[in-house]
Amino acid sequence: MPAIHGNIQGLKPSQLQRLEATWRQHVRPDEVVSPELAGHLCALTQETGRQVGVLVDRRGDIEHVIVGDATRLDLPDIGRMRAGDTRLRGLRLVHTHLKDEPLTPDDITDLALLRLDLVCAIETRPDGQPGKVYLGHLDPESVGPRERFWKTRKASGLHTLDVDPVALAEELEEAFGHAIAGREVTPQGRALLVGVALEGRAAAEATMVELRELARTAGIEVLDVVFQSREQIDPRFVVGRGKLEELNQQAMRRFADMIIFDHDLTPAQARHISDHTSLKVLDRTQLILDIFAQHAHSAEGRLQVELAQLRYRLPRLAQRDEGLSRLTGGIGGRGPGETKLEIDRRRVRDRIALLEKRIDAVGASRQVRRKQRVRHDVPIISIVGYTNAGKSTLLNHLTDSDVVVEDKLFATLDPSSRRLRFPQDREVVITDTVGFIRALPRTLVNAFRATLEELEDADLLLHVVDASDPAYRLQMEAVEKILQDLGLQDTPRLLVFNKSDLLEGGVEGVMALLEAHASEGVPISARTGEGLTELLLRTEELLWHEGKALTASGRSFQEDSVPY
Ligand SMILES: Nc1nc2c(ncn2[C@@H]2O[C@H](COP(=O)(O)OP(=O)(O)OP(=O)(O)O)[C@@H](O)[C@H]2O)c(=O)[nH]1
Ligand SMILES: [Mg+2]
Repeated sequence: MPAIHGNIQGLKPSQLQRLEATWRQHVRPDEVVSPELAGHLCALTQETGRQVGVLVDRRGDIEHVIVGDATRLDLPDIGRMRAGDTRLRGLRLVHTHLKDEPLTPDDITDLALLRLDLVCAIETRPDGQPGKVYLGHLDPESVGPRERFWKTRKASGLHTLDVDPVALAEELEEAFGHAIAGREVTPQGRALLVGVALEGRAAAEATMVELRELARTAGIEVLDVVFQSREQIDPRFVVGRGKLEELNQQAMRRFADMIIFDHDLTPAQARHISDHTSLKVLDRTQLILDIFAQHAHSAEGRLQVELAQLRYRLPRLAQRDEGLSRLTGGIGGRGPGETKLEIDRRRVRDRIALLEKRIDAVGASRQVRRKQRVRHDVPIISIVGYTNAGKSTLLNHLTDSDVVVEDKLFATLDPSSRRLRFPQDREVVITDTVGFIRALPRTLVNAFRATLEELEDADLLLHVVDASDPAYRLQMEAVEKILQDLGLQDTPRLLVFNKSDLLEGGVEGVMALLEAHASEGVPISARTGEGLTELLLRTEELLWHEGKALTASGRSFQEDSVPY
């Protein structure tokens, strides 16, 4: 016989015995609760002053017996439902209330979170007999995010309650199946995005557009975007406790399997939030790391991403099992008393050390290649810019190559270098690199340091901006900031306003705008090729200014030097 769940402290032995007897009750499949069971639960409630409930399966067998306090029941952990599953739990909650009251917010939370077939609350009358009955079930027809997602029914007593719980549950499941069938299948899951508006809603919404793009790139379907305006981040849950509960319910109702925070979570926050929800909890950095992991193809790229992921995970690992000390002492020569957590942590650290060594080795051969290039005295142009700005498209167009171009963030992770020949037989090496993003995770910057170091050799940075993006100014600032962090503020650069074809007046329109604002920059369309001639002219001017190149590295190449 399974144990009674919940608050049994202080109960008399006779009361415990009668609670145990609950296991022997059975309910007909076509009734929500039998009169005997209702009478039994109400009598216990009358005597103990506590809510008493049972979880009943579709055959009518009792699976759990639960005791709460005067106002609520804490249900046992019955595990998570599989993501995207349109079924209900196959269990209904039948429990008592101490007085005549409708379903409480806690009842609704249980209904939604555990995806119960049904929640039933029975009034305990002052004489200890069952009184009014309140039912609630999920509503497959509710669609709007802020719409009520459950339906309730009320009966004056058990005898007037005319509900076949199994038939109802099957009907609901069919309706949920239809509701979800029309949707696109997303392999990586469905998410709710959560943002905290600290500096007003407009700013939060702008960054949320980007989070949405990141999610889309990662193959995640975004079900809804939720904001909370706050003065500051909640130290435990980022958003307020009530908001979290609301999110939780919404996630359940809409078959979401994760929430993604636009705010980076501390290890402790991540833990608190996942303790309070039944969902996978991600933050922006993790999402970016996942995308990098999906897009890393070269050996070096993979090493770098794994390193970044492990560095991100290490402090979280340390948080997770605090207080839990499972002894595994003595195995494989490890000292006795070492906890599983310590072993995990050490494994991760060992792996990190190994990855660092390997990356160093790859970095060394990269250095050799770099030196060779430098020795040849060919100017190097690096294309930098926000992710998805069109850097690879530009490289392809200029050099007739076929670097992968995609309408995804971080399509390029591995740098590619190509030769580019100017008129008068001048030649340069032009490189395309990983895109930047606002608040680029530090673990990634560090892991990609080797790749980014190549930028130090650049004699000219082409900073490509997606001029068609409403957030282009913020993106430019983010790129400038990262360039500064990399110590590249003194490298000559040229602003390139790309995707001009998407703007009114095309390249000429943008040119006029730039002139009107006395702003520097060359408008182009890397897609159509418009403006590229002008771009090459400006590039040439900058590199071979007065017959000599201006180089950040102090190198110089003569106008007539013969490359390679
Ligand atoms: N309309 C238009 N689309 C462009 C232009 N240049 C690039 N794109 C599109 O923008 C998207 C991103 O282009 P990419 O060249 O992959 O951008 P990227 O900067 O290399 O991006 P990451 O490598 O992901 O950081 C693709 O869908 C391109 O087709 C342009 O001039 N006009
Ligand atoms: Mg690219």
